[in-house]
Amino acid sequence: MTKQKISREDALAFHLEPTPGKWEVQATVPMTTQRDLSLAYSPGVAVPCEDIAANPELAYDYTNKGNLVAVISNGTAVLGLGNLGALGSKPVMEGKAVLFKRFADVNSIDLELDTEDPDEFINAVRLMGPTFGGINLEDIKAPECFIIEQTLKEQMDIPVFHDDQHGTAVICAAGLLNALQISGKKIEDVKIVVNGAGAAGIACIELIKVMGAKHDNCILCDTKGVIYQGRTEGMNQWKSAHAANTPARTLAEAMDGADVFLGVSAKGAVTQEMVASMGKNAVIFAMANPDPEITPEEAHAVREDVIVATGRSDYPNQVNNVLGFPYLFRGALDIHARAINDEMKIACAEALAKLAREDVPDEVAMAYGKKLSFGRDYIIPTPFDPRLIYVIPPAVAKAGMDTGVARRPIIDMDAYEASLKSRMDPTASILRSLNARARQNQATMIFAEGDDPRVLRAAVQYQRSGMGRALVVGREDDVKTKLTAEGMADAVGELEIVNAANSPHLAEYKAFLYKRLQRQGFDRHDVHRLAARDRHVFAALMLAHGHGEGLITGATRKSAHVMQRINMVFDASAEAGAVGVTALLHKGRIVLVGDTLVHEWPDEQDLATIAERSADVARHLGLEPRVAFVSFSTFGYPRSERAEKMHKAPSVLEARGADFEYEGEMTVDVALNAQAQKSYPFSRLTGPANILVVPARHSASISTKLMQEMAGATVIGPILAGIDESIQICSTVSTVNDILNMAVLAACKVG
Ligand SMILES: NC(=O)C1=CN([C@@H]2O[C@H](COP(=O)(O)OP(=O)(O)OC[C@H]3O[C@@H](n4cnc5c(N)ncnc54)[C@H](OP(=O)(O)O)[C@@H]3O)[C@@H](O)[C@H]2O)C=CC1
Ligand SMILES: CC(=O)C(=O)O
Ligand SMILES: [Mg+2]
Repeated sequence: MTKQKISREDALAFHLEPTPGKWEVQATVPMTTQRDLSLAYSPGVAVPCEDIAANPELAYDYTNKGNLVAVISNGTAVLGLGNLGALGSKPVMEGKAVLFKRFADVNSIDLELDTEDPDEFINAVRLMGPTFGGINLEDIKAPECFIIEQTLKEQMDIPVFHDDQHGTAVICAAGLLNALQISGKKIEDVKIVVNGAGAAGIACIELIKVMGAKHDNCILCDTKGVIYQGRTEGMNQWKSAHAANTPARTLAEAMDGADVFLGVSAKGAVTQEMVASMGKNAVIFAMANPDPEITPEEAHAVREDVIVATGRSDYPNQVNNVLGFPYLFRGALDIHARAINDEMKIACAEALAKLAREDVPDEVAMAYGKKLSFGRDYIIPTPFDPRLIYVIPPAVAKAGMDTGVARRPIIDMDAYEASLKSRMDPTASILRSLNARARQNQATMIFAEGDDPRVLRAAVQYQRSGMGRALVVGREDDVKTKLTAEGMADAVGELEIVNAANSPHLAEYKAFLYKRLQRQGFDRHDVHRLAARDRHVFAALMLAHGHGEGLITGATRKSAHVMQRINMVFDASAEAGAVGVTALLHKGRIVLVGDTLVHEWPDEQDLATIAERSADVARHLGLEPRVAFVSFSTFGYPRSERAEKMHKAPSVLEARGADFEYEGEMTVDVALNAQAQKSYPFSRLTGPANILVVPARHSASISTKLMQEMAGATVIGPILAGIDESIQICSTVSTVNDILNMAVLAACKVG
């Protein structure tokens, strides 16, 4: 896996933009009219209030309680960074809240409590109980975390779950089951060392003992070394319970001959000598965050046979509680659980372990840019595996129902699984898949407008995300000044800056251009000016000569101007078959609109071509194309000369033998709404369209910009399709992210 470089600036910019922090609150009901106000607030709100007071169970129906989890910390053990205080922990807690939403559609809010006193903490959380369907405790140090969790579990009637204890233990157990299977060892036989005797360490050792590990085979260590029977220094009752009868006193002594190392301690706690001393096919889970006890590179350098996992996403085998807490809570919330008990945790661990052993679907392989199969580098599912959401929560829910913690058992498990599938936003996986493909392709990307800070930042990100090389057309001093002004002085040396003055190919470029333009009124002097001074033309010439595999431009000049310049070097006109396709991503849907760039007023033949090119783009994005030719009329009503070409375009496609679904003409609501489509049973569309071919460029521009401005849709494109070269044209209002998205599309040769 290519390791992605994340700089301090990247991390801070990610948290600063587009708004400070990582999440915001959105209303789910209309709040527009007087009537809305009367229903949502006084007087209408009185009705559910009184009903809930009479029957508390109804809170799951009339409030957001049933899908709301609090992520609560006091910041005393923030990842492996130590006690950063309540406020210092907020980015992590906001992050966990976002992971809840992204991976399991659980609404979550972070709460940072400014106290190290367990009683104060317990009291604050207990009093908030009515608000939430569950409490996820996070990054609270041991031993206080044990008292806090245990007391809250006793006092509250909703799941209280300390993620660092049980989330970690569950994932660690799942990974360990599989790793031992690969190394051909049994849990009851192996010698295990757990380093870190805090929240995560104690929970991990307890769970693996429940799963069969022998007390006498396990050694627990902390900052003072081995926790042995009779040790008095730095002890507490939770450590004492696992004190070993062993002569070993240091971690190094404990690891000598061990089969398994589980690290939940701190960066760099393990040395290469320790790894070298371990048993054959040893298992090393270096789970400290953000930096592991030992890196996979360091471990493999001394022992090729070890199976290594870390808590990070940039190495194979990410043993991290992100694989657990979203799905444990999803399953628990869906049965209105009173608690998350051991059976639910074990069901989660077993389901995760089993999933990793199953054949990995192509969409996961596509998203990761490589085929994954059960083995040393794939012992646990990857966090972006789309199967997790519909495989793990049912296992958890079933265990909860079997053990009597469900207030509302699920009757139809198949329907539940289907409902879980529909919770996830398909657009996220499309974007992920494109990113992974771009990383795999390693395309050298030409960024034509190195005079624009947004372009420079996108180029740096392209390269730092491991997608390939970024070539920036610009002047060295200018790029340096602009990157420095953006706080990215460290990136100056990373980018390759190209311009006519330093290019050895200028003469070749000019000869090529002169040949193309000599009969269009351009003399050698004009051609020199274009090739040497116009960055759009120069960049296109680089691409034409294979001095880059994709081109990104259009962020500084209007697209018509840029297209005209590109057409000097390539045939990217309407006549040459070029088409612009814009992807609209909104509320879990993706709809392509064409032509948004090239054809001004297409006729029915052009419209059919636009449909074909759009279908190609859809397939590149992993969508099965379903085209609607849209207009203000549906299947001939109302009749109008202006709608005629939209009416005829399907017949053109029919004559061409198109191999995808298409239909028209129809209004946009009929195209996109399955219910409205029922009025036209003869229609060839089997469901809502995902490609809208519009009558003209003005309607394309109006509809896409309206979606962006009014609905807040994510707009990607126009994607230039139908030409051989990979060129993507941004817009003058493109953000850094938009430009990067276009580079990703160019790298994937979508178009
Ligand atoms: N991958 C994952 O999913 C997860 C990883 N973690 C990681 O585990 C680590 C511990 O977290 P957590 O249990 O919540 O924290 P706690 O503060 O509760 O416990 C930390 C424990 O680690 C021990 N420790 C610290 N440094 C060392 C060291 N150099 N050598 C040996 N032991 C050491 C401490 O020893 P002492 O008792 O002597 O102070 C203590 O027992 C963190 O790095 C965290 O990021 C945690 C949860 C999930
Ligand atoms: C992953 C996690 O929860 C931690 O490192 O604390
Ligand atoms: Mg944590």
